[in-house]
Amino acid sequence: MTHQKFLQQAIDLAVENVESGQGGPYGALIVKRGEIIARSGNRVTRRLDPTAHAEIMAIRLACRKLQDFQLTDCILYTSCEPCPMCLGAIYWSRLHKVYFACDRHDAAAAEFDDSFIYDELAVPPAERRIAMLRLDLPDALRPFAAWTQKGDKVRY
Ligand SMILES: Nc1ccnc(=O)[nH]1
Repeated sequence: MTHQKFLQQAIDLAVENVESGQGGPYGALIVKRGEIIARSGNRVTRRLDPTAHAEIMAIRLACRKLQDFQLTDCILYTSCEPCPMCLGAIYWSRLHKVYFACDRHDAAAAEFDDSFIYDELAVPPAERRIAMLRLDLPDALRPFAAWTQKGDKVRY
């Protein structure tokens, strides 16, 4: 199947998601070597989970299916450009490529404004809309010291 056809399915999923009342107007699928291995619509309101974006749900389902914490060789098709949270998840999951249909500006026009979060990345943490305040505790580096010393760790 072509990239266009997979992406069309993500759009159809997003429309169905709205019509069935499952959540926001977003749909995503993950394809490995031409085979769809996961698909989901947005589930934020249904699951009472602000992280349940379509892309995150599809990544979770794909990882469970592959029994892996990485999605190397997988392609994500999403009805809309991923938000910064999903962008992070895309990098952490090592997806190979992403195709999207509409973009952050289209989302903003529909009152889903996540484009400002991109701008927040460049703002110093303490000056962000949600202040992120560093407290200088003596134990701050202990977790990394424990990790560095651990011999049998599973790296990711
Ligand atoms: N790109 C997205 C933005 C918001 N919600 C989603 O599920 N997906």
